[in-house]
Parts: sequence; structure tokens; C-alpha cells
Amino acid sequence: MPGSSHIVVAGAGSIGCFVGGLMAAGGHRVTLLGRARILDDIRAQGLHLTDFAGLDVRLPADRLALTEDPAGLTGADVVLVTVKTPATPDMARLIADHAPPVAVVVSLQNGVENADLLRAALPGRDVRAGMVPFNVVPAGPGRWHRASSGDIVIGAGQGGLAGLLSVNGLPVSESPEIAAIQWGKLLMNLNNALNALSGLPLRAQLMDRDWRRLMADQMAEALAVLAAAGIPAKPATPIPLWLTPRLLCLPTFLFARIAARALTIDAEARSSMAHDLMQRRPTEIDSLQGRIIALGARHGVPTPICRAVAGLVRRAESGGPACLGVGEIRAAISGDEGGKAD
Ligand SMILES: NC(=O)C1=CN([C@@H]2O[C@H](COP(=O)(O)OP(=O)(O)OC[C@H]3O[C@@H](n4cnc5c(N)ncnc54)[C@H](OP(=O)(O)O)[C@@H]3O)[C@@H](O)[C@H]2O)C=CC1
Ligand SMILES: CC(C)(CO)C(=O)C(=O)O
Repeated sequence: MPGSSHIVVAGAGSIGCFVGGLMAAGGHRVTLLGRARILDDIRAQGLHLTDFAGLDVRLPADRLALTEDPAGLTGADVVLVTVKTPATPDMARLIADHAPPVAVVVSLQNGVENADLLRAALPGRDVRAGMVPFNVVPAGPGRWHRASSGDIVIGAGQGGLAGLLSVNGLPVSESPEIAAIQWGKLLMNLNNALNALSGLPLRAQLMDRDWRRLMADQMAEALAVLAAAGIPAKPATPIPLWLTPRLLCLPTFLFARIAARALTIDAEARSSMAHDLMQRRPTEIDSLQGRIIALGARHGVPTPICRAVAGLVRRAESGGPACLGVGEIRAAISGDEGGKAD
């Protein structure tokens, strides 16, 4: 792989445009493969990237290749897969048909199944799992805002890939424990659904103790499932996962002090699932809560919270209410414990 590589972002949305844009600003040749509704805005006014710490990068459209045509994958050194999980099988087929077999494929997606889905469709290729801890929100035409902190981790392998992908403002590291890191992220991503159902920005949701207690109960349920299944999980923040439910239950002034040391999060942040529901798109609920529910069933651990929350997200996906209070969600959980939900 050359020092400056051709990176193709496969699915240019929030994560793809932000990461791809910073990599282009850092000197890589970048192609954004995406939808016309997104690329046309970038064609018209370039790409504008900001973040919680004052980053302000503007890239004219001619610094990027922009295409809706999967033939844009031809000639890639690295393919960054940034579609939502339900779109992974289709994207895997496009990569198989168009990307060179030597291109390294990196999944920058949430959930724990995407790298395996890609490997199954791309036998013999170097496919890495990755974990993106930070939040990116659309902030207007051609503009994306990184609203929380953390650095990308990818699976360890040959070729110094992390060093190659690291650019100013976007360090990338490799870890042999990427599977555990992805499970740790999945535990945090269980809040994507609560955030989406709350209708609140993440910071406002986190500053409310009733929401935090619900997050804590859901996380404790999932930790019990992972313990029964013997699955190790590593946190994306310095706070151990077993301690997180207890921290969430602290009074707000104490929680805020401790959380501020582990994570920066600004007022714009909302989970990717919140954006999916707002835009009436299918969510990743099956690969987040759905994964815990399936494991719980296999290992005899009840998962009433994940089941009720998944049920409410599915209802919202098909046009049901999306702005719920903690009390309404607790009522649905009690219904599930009584065997009524899902
Ligand atoms: N947003 C965030 O803050 C974070 C997201 N993640 C994870 O990163 C992944 C990506 O999330 P995010 O960036 O929010 O997702 P987005 O929905 O913003 O972006 C994905 C884009 O890919 C497009 N797409 C899908 N299939 C194709 C295709 N075949 N050809 C071209 N474009 C395609 C989608 O279009 P369409 O909708 O029309 O299919 C969409 O515009 C997810 O797994 C998410 O959980 C991880 C950390 C944070
Ligand atoms: C908000 C964040 C960064 C963590 O839950 C995320 O992964 C998402 O929005 O999907």
C-alpha cells in the first residue's frame, strides 16, 4: 500500500463523509460512494466538517471523487464500509464485483456481525472490524459535525493499516481484541434506542437521572447475558463496563463530574438510531437489542428490557410514537415481564 492511498468510502453518510473528508484533508485520494441526495449537496457547496473542540475544515468538491456508481470501488486500496447494518450484504456484493481483491476492507459500523458478513462474501480478502466511538450528526447540506470524543480502533493485521489511515484529527489504532471492543461498544449502543425513543439530544438524556437509571437497568441486563454466554467485552471509555450501570445511577451532579473526565459530548449529539427514526429509515435494532435478546434466549437469561425497547422501536419504525417518556417505556417493560410484549 502506498503512503497516500486511494480510500473508497462505501456508504457516504454521517460517518463516511466525516471520516472520508478528514482523510482527504490529510492527503489521501478519497472517493465517496453514496446517494445523490447527499452527494449533490457536496457537489454544490463542498464538504464542511466541524467538531465539539473547534475543528472547522472546508473541502471543495474537487478534492474528492463523488459517485453513485459502485464502479467507483475500482482501484481502491482501502474500502471503508459505512452503511447501516441492514445494507451490508448488498454493499458486500458490490465490493466483491468492483473492488480489487487486494483492497483491504474495513467495517466502521456498529454491531458485532458486519465484519463476518463481509468476510463471508469476500473470501480470501483482508477484512477488518472497526469501532468508531464518536458521534457524527448531519448539520445541514454538505455539513457534518462530530459531537463527541474518542478514537477509532480497527482489528490488528498486516501492513500498518492504522498508521496509514491516521490523519490530523483522526488517529486510528489497531487492537488484537477488536471483538471484545465491539461487544463493549454494543453495550453502549443499547442506548441508541432509548435516545431515539426519548426524542432528546444525548446530553440532555444523560443529564436526566430517570433516563440514566433505565440505561443502567438495560445495560445490567445485557451484561448478565454476556456473562452467561462467556463473551468478553472491553469498554471504549476508561470506565470499566461493570461499573457503568452504578455510575449511571449516581445523582446528576456526581455523574456529570465523572462522565466529563471520560467523554466529551456536545449539545448536538443524538444517536444514529435517533436520526434513522427522524428520517423514517429502518434502524439497526436487530443487531443491537436483537443480538442481546437472541443470546439471552440461548443462555436462559431473561431480557425483558431489551425486548420491550426493541418492540417500541419497531412500532416507531412503522409510524408509531417516537417521543416517549421513561414511564411509558417502563410500562412496556412491565408488560413484557408479564409475557405480553413482542
Ligand atoms: N452516526 C454516528 O454517530 C455513528 C454511527 N456508527 C455506525 O456507523 C455506521 C454508519 O452510520 P451512519 O454514518 O450514521 O449512517 P448513514 O445512514 O448516515 O450513512 C450510510 C449511507 O450509506 C448509503 N448507502 C447504503 N447503501 C448504499 C449503496 N449500496 N450505495 C451507496 N450508498 C449506500 C445510505 O443511503 P440510504 O439511506 O439511501 O440507504 C446512507 O446515506 C452504522 O453501522 C452506525 O451504527 C458508529 C458510530 C457513530
Ligand atoms: C452515539 C454513538 C457514538 C454511541 O452510542 C453511536 O455509536 C451512534 O450514534 O450510533
